[in-house]
Amino acid sequence: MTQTPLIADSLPRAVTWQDGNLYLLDQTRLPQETLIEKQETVEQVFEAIRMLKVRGAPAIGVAGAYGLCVALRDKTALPTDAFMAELEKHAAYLDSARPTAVNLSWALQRMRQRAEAALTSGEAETAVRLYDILVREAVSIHEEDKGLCRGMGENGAPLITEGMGILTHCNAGSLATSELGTATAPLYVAHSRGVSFRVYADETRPLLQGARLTAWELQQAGIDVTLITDNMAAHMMAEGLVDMVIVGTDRVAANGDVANKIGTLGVAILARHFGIPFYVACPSSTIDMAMESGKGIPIEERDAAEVTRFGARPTAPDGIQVRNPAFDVTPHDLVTGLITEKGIITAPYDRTLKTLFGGKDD
Ligand SMILES: CSC[C@H]1O[C@H](OP(=O)(O)O)[C@H](O)[C@@H]1O
Repeated sequence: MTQTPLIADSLPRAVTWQDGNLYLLDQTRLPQETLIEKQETVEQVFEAIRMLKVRGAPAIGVAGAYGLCVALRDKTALPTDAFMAELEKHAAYLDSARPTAVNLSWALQRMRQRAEAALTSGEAETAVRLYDILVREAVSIHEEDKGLCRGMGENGAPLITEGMGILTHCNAGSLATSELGTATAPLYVAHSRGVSFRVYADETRPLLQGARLTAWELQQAGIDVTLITDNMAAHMMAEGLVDMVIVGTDRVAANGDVANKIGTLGVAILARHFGIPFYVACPSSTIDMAMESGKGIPIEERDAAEVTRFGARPTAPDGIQVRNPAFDVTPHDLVTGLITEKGIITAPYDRTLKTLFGGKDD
């Protein structure tokens, strides 16, 4: 049953598959410019993921799945074993674009497994048939994400009561997913039900996903959003303006530790200090039961220029040493609850996650 999207149709979607072609919204140009680029090659898709033209764990998983289709669409004349070798090569290539969000690896592994199952079962005996099956699988991953987002929205919306102040960090919105977002899904659902609340959006240095994307998305939706710099979060909490924090995540470990945009750990510590609930919205596609704890989650280190420049303008001395980890890990004991499509999960996370999402050997 198709449901009316709860976000403005005017809000462009991050990823579109149309008539056998992949189109990606270039999020590096937002909010000033809405540029949608047709992806002609798998290298173009790789670069789009690497440069955060498409970003956000679910969105890069969906883009990776379609990117594999872009890579294979002119390989359908090959024998199936050669086609599968091409699939493996390009899946490994796309998977190397960014390491932290598990969704990219998850989506590519799902595509591999679907092709292997089709070959083993005799469902596909040619590369042409394999390609058609892969496109259908990528479309399924995309469409399923819409349902996951809506599920998080329905489960998270009751947490949002009249007059609340909610802090967000980075962008875990429509632009990071297929439609409603993860952390923004409860916001959109509560707003559609007439609940009035305030959002404080952390700008989120160095790439300003909060300022450029979350503030823009929520403003377009008519939600009361106020932009703050990252170093204002503590003051807003001290002033009693923040009643809840909702963030997204790029990978949840089996014990409930969460990797998310750099700065999230600081927000979680502040929330604990001020006695403010700290929720993480995460779809099942972001839960990595093979990852025992946050200690093993790979943290992407990005280019120094993202820190030493503001656009084209240098903002630091030439040659200065820089660190630029794009994510950090918040320990599960700082997490009030995980908002999933299956419900809100609270501690002890390890047992509940295993019950709901299976163990690493399942
Ligand atoms: C719904 S996943 C959103 C998640 O991804 C963002 O990272 P990036 O912008 O680098 O892709 C950020 O960690 C968000 O919480």
